Amino acid sequence: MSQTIVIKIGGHAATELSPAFFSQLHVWHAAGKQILIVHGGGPQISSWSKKLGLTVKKINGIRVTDPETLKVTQAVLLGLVQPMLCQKVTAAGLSALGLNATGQPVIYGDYLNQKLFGEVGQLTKINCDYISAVLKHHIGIVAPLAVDPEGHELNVNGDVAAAGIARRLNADEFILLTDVPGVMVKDHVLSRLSKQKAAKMFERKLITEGMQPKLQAAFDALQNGVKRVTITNELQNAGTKLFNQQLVG
Ligand SMILES: Nc1ncnc2c1ncn2[C@@H]1O[C@H](COP(=O)(O)OP(=O)(O)O)[C@@H](O)[C@H]1O
Ligand SMILES: CC(=O)N[C@@H](CCC(=O)OP(=O)(O)O)C(=O)O
Repeated sequence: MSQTIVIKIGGHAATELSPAFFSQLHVWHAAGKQILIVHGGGPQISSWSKKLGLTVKKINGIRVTDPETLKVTQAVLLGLVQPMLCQKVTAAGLSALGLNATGQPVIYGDYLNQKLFGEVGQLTKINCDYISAVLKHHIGIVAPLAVDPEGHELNVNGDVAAAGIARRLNADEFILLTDVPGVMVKDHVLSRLSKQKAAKMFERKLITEGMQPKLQAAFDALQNGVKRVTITNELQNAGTKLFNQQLVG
């Protein structure tokens, strides 16, 4: 069976993809690997919300999403970020397909905590058959929007969506491309990080903002069968590799 690689591309990283990124996609594609990109767009959503006079508020890295902010989120993810990524992948000579602008739902979800976060979803199921069919012929490009049982779209944190998809696809590799070279302590990038060490860093407030849901989601994927999980800013950089700590004795 061919290997599956899931790449989460943050909104900032999406605007700064290097030639080396596309070369690596070609290498994987030539080796018969299936590639799924899940993109964010947080900085773009914040910027457009501000332009439209909406309040930008996040709690522990999760956007508080009122109905107006949800509309901005949908417009930005499906009208700006996803087409930009599809265009870049296509321009690099690979076949890209944006999955949730039209057609079949890709991510199913329900409310995370409507009172606290508003129109924010948590993932309940993904459309594995559809994604698998697409990945046989294309690089799939997915936005983190979930459809609830009533057919409403909900805003899902991009890292949470990507990790949920990676684990349900039994991905061999899950790479989170972001705007920092890995998990950092002061100016130092940690080359490896266990969940236990991350928990200590959370307690000491060394992990804040968007790195909180990112690490929680990334460890969730690792503990649920994804073989390799890396947080980095460039595919060719080592970044931070997550590992399950072995209990000794
Ligand atoms: N210990 C840490 N190491 C690295 N980044 C951290 C850390 N703690 C908080 N962060 C913040 O997390 C951000 C990355 O998360 P986020 O902004 O959500 O990225 P993305 O849009 O790529 O998902 C960094 O830009 C940084 O400001
Ligand atoms: C609920 C929630 O927080 N959704 C995120 C979805 C986009 C995202 O995650 O973008 P990045 O990967 O660039 O941070 C948001 O509205 O910002």
